[in-house]
Amino acid sequence: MTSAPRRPLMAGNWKMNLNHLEANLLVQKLAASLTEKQLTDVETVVLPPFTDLRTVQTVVEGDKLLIGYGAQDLSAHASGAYTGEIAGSMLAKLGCTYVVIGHSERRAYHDEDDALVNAKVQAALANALTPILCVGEGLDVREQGGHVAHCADQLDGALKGLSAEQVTKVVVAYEPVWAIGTGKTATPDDAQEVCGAVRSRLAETFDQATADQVRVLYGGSVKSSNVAAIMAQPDVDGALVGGASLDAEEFAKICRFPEHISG
Ligand SMILES: O=C[C@H](O)COP(=O)(O)O
Repeated sequence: MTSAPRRPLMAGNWKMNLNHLEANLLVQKLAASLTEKQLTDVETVVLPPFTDLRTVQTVVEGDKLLIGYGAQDLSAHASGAYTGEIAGSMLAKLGCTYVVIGHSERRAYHDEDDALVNAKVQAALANALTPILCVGEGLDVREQGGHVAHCADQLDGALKGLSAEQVTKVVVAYEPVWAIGTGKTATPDDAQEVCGAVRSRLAETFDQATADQVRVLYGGSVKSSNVAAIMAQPDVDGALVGGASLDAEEFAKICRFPEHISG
């Protein structure tokens, strides 16, 4: 039995940019730049800071926009005395459907390790949020040729204890740290090598049908000028876009990537 084709996903990670007023404008501009068909063909998602989420919910629900949204992190805990943390249930209540987990910036600046990433993946799934699980190697690992093994290890750690059925609900984003915000994009072959290896690892650990359902994104200096070549790779199902997602027209162009492919 062949599985259904994976729907492309373009997710804009705004990081710590844009206040709620700017968020409102960007989401409206983005929606106006894409047709209903484009938004149906390519799932389009924004990932604003926590403080923007209520505003994004209001505009998306009020105008019935075909744009999804989510958060950039969540707590591993369900509730309680965890000052500064945000629970998955709070995100779900705001209509979030996605949450980024294990971004390299959280791993590097907040010491998030695989065990914490795993706990956060479980917390997301417990609240019906789709984790966008980030894996990726630094330059030193890449230069030593250890990138595939490194990403496979991060994947194993993050998915520990999950059932195959739970794994089908996860999106994996391969983000080589050396390509994030540097303008230095991985080549389409580099992206395919690791995205393909992620899928193979999922097939080994779970089964091929599960691996075939999981969407694997590439992230790292994706722009409208390079998205088509990256999306042409068989195991790349979308992109996690940072800087370029802060400009509505540029992000819309990225979401319109099938047009660039068909010329
Ligand atoms: O989450 C997004 C990535 O970190 C990529 O960021 P970038 O597109 O600014 O390189």
